[in-house]
Amino acid sequence: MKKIVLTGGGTAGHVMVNVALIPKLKERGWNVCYIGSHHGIERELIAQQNDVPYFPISTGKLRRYFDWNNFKDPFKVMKGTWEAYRLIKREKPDVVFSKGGFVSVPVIIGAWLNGVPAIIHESDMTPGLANKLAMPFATKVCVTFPETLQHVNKEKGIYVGAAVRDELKQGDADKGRTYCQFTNDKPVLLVMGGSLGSKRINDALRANLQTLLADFQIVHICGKGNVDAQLANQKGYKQFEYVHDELPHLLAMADIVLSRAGSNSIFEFLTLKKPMLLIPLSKGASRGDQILNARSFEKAGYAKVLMEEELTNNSLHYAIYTLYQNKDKYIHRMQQSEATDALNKLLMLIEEAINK
Ligand SMILES: CC(=O)N[C@H]1[C@@H](OP(=O)(O)OP(=O)(O)OC[C@H]2O[C@@H](n3ccc(=O)[nH]c3=O)[C@H](O)[C@@H]2O)O[C@H](CO)[C@@H](O)[C@@H]1O
Repeated sequence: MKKIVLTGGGTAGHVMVNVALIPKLKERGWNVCYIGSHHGIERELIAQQNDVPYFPISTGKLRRYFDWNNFKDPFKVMKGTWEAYRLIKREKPDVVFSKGGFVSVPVIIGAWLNGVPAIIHESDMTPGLANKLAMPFATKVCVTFPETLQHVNKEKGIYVGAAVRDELKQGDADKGRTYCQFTNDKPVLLVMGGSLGSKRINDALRANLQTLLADFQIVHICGKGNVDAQLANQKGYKQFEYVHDELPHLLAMADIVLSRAGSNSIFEFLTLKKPMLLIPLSKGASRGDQILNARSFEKAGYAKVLMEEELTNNSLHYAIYTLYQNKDKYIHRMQQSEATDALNKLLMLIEEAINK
C-alpha cells in the first residue's frame, strides 16, 4: 500500500490543506500518517480524523527577533530532526507532504536524509521562514499565488492555487441561523480573527457592537480565551472561541465577513463568494505576508482593506457599512474568478512523486 507522511502545524492555517487532503488520499488507497508537534493545534485537528496515526516530535520556534528561548530552541529543532529521521526510516513512506510551520522543517530534512521525496505547499504570497529553510530539501514547492514563483527555485516551483476543504461548500444557512439563534430579518456579519483570534479586531468590534447590532446580527469567532462573558446574552451577537463542524453553516449564513487576511481563510471566502473586509496582521507583528495577501485581493476587487494603523471605531464602522452597501459589486467580481482545483493538482503531484 502507498504510504504518505503529512506534516504542518502551529496554527490552523498550516494544517487545513492536510485536513482537506486526508479523505481524498484515503479514497485513492493511501495509508496516511502525520508528524506534528506535541502541543500544537495540529494534534487536536488531526485527532478528529479517523485512523490517522499521529507521531509527535520535539519542535522549537524559529524567531526573527531576540528571545532567550533562541538559545534553547536550536537544540529542540535538532532533537526533532533526529526524531523525524527515525520515524521516517521506520514508517518508510513513499512521499512526505508539508503545509509549513516550524514543525515541518525537521520532517522535510528527515525525508531528505532518508531519500524520500518531499512536497511543500506555501499558502502565502511570500514564503514563510519555515518553508524557506525547508525548500532546499524538498523536491517540489507548490504555491497559492502565481507571484510566489519568483521566490522559489525554478525547477521546484509550481503554481497550484488554494486548496479549500470540500465540506466548507456544503453549508446550510438555516442550520447556521438555528445554531446562533439568529432570525431572517437582519443580515449577518461574520467576524473571524484568524485561527487564533485577534485581540485588535475583537476590541474594535466590541467597541462598535451596539451600533452595528442595529443593522446586523453578528457571529464572532474570537479565539481561545477571548469570549466576553458579559456579552453572552446579547441578542443578535454570538461568540465562539473556535468552530469545527459548524463553520460551513456559519459561512453559508454570512452576508459579509470581517477578517484577518490569512491565506486559507480569504480563499475560502472567495470560493463561497463572501464580500470581505480584511484587516491584515501588521508588519510589526509578522513578516507582512497578510498585507500582501490582502492587497492582492483588493486589487482583484474581492475585498476591502483596512490597515491596522487606520483602525478606529469610526473607520471600522464606515468600512463595514460601505462593504455591505457595495456587496453586489464584490460578489460579481468574485463570480468571475477562476477556480483552480488545487486539491486535485496536489493529489496528482503526490502520485507523480512516487513514480519518479
Ligand atoms: C498569526 C499567523 O501566523 N497567521 C498566519 C496563519 O494564519 P491562520 O492560522 O489564521 O490561517 P488562515 O487564516 O490561513 O486559516 C485558518 C483556517 O482555520 C479555519 N478555522 C478558523 C477559525 C475557526 O473557528 N474554525 C476554522 O476551521 C479556517 O477555515 C481556515 O481554514 O497561517 C496563514 C497561512 O499560512 C497565514 O497567512 C497567516 O499569516
